[in-house]
Amino acid sequence: MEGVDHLAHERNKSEFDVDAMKIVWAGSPHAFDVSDRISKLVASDPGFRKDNRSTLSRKELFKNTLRKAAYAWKTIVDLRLSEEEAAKLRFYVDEPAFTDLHWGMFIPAIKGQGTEEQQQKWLPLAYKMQIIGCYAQTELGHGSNVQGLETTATFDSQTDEFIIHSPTLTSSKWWPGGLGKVATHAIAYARLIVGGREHGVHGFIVQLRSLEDHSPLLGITVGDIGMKFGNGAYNTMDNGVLQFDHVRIPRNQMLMRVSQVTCEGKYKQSDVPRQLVYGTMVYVRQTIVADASCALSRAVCIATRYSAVRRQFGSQNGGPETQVIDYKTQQSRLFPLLASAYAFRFIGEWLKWLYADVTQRLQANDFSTLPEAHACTAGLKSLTTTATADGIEECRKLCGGHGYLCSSGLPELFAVYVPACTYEGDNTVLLLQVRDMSCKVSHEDCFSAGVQAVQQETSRYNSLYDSSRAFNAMSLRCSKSALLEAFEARAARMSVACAQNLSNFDNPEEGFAELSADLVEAAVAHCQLIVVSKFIEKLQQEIPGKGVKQQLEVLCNIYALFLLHKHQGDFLSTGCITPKHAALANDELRSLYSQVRPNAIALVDAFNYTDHYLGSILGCYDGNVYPKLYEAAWKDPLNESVVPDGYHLYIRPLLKQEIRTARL
Ligand SMILES: CCCCCCCC/C=C\CCCCCCCCCCCCCCCC(=O)SCCNC(=O)CCNC(=O)[C@H](O)C(C)(C)COP(=O)(O)OP(=O)(O)OC[C@H]1O[C@@H](n2cnc3c(N)ncnc32)[C@H](O)[C@@H]1OP(=O)(O)O
Ligand SMILES: Cc1cc2nc3c(=O)[nH]c(=O)nc-3n(C[C@H](O)[C@H](O)[C@H](O)COP(=O)(O)OP(=O)(O)OC[C@H]3O[C@@H](n4cnc5c(N)ncnc54)[C@H](O)[C@@H]3O)c2cc1C
Repeated sequence: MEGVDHLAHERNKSEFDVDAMKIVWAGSPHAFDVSDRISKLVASDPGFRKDNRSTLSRKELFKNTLRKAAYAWKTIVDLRLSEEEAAKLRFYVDEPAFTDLHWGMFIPAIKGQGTEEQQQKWLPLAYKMQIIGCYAQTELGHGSNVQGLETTATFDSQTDEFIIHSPTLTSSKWWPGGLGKVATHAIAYARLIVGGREHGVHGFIVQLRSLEDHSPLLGITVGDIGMKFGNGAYNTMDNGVLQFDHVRIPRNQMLMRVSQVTCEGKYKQSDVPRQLVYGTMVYVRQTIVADASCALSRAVCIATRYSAVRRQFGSQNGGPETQVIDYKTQQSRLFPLLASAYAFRFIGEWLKWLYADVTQRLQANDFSTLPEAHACTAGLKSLTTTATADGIEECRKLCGGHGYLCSSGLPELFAVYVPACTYEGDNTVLLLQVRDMSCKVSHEDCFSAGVQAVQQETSRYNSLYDSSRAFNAMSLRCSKSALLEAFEARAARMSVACAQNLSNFDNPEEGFAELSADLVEAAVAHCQLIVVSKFIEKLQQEIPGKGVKQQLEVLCNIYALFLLHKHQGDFLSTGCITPKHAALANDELRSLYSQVRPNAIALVDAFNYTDHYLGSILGCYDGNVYPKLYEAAWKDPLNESVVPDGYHLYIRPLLKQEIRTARL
């Protein structure tokens, strides 16, 4: 029935102020207002239609993305949208495009690594989109190992130019988004060679295509790398391949904030740490953490609404069957994901703050917090994207067969999201960067400080262990500090074990390599501790709105106890909890699921997603799933004719036993 809210009875059950929760989710009343306004603007504009993506050919899809990007830009200019509004517009348009790399990496790279002069020259052009940039770092042969890149930038003091060259096949740039068909410029990373000496990898602004007719410039070979995973999905992006054949660029197109090359051919390193060359990656990793909650919440919203609509089994005396959301198994799979979506929201907020803080310090030439910011963003990017990708797939399964239909929105969401586990740093490689933090709980290098540090860590661990032994059912239920201590003790214990094992190796690098699987597990434990602790910190703030804080308390407990349950091997083997505690935690989880159940629909309504953004029949706001699924099926291009194309060539000859004479 059109216009009827099939989920109204669910919404009536909720025990908290949903509008107040919407503001908590958005971050502030202002952020909510912007988000709400722009989401409605996009949803109501046919120019941003996206329901046909999975049936378009790659060429049609890509051309449509170009149109949308131009249309989005026109909208931004015509409506004089602020930067915040434009970013929201991009978010709700919900289509990866070259513009992401232009705004998300090209511009930040110039801002972070360019000198004042370079910024003044290039940024105005980029802001007006008079040039379009991409971030060309990865090569066919090397992605994770940035120091292994092969492209060279050789200084020619005669002409005051760099010669950018791809010496091998494996040095071809491979993957950069926007490079394939659109970008006019790239920040290309190459090994700097001055006077025959190598100085490591640096960034260079290189023009790729003519600003008149878009043809590649002399010495540039460029194209798209081909179709990627899933229909629609990330295929709206032109990930590209690029080879340089002795391409000359002026000397002032090397990004020179970190180090400089003079016209006499002198290489100068400033006080700025060379890791700032990696600064754009830190920025983007931080945005990826913030985005994880969006992707996960979207999948959870779809699965929760559909689980309340879907009924299977349990009919008594002809009454309605059971809503699948009432099955404890469904709850135990779905509600931890709901809790994770909220947890990731708050960790994203915190990381944004951390990044803003580090940026401010960098501007004042204080580089002290850079290693911590790097380790945090790397670890949390890995943790949140892995959990989100797995969570989206779990939501698909939670929707049974219909979850496999493109019209559920989940296949495309998974396909578009899953590369987040790889891009901007493979998740395992990034977890290994947390080693500094996880191996030095009190921020001292266990390895270099040797046995003494291990002893300190052990004593810290022992005190955490003692407090975690004080656990009982009540403390698990009521005390966030008991939970936090359990997580601290587990992370500390795993780090100490790594540090102790590492100290048995004469060669640290050999030790790290041998123990890398343990280090990764310790890093995960450490990152989970950060997420739990920041969720708890959030709850210590004043949170207005009837029942809002109570709901968040429940979700926080679910997040922490679910992890404790899932990783109980770690908690038990490190002695942080006893088997009895583990059983109590499990009992408590069941009780928490019952508390979430009446509020589940309201908790996903608080995300305030439009049906356009969700792009899912199963997740539609009114829950009127079946008529919409039925209608959508008939709109599939395959149903345009009753008898399919190909009948006369391939089906009829089979049926008529004429296959041997058929012209196949
Ligand atoms: C159609 C619609 C259109 C709408 C349009 C609307 C208009 C739009 C308007 C507004 C829109 C706004 C939109 C914005 C959208 C933004 C979204 C952005 C999305 C982007 C999508 C992502 C695309 C993906 C891009 C990429 O993948 S780029 C490539 C990334 N590559 C990697 O991540 C490589 C991974 N490897 C590494 O990072 C490193 O090499 C390493 C593995 C970390 C280091 O390895 P290693 O330690 O071996 O080597 P060294 O290099 O020698 O390092 C030594 C020491 O340095 C430390 N280190 C390393 N990294 C860092 C760092 N980053 N910071 C600080 N320190 C670092 C390292 O730990 C070592 O330390 P030590 O103490 O051990 O010595
Ligand atoms: C959709 C998409 C968009 C992208 N966009 C861009 C872009 O705009 N610009 C750009 O420059 N790049 C881009 N990339 C490239 C991306 O950043 C790299 O693919 C990524 O950093 C991973 O590197 P890799 O491909 O070399 O993986 P590899 O390092 O080859 O990883 C392969 C396997 O080896 C393992 N491994 C590697 N090293 C280690 C180690 N030291 N210890 C343990 N295990 C290890 C990994 O865990 C993984 O399982 C994009 C990639 C994708 C998929």
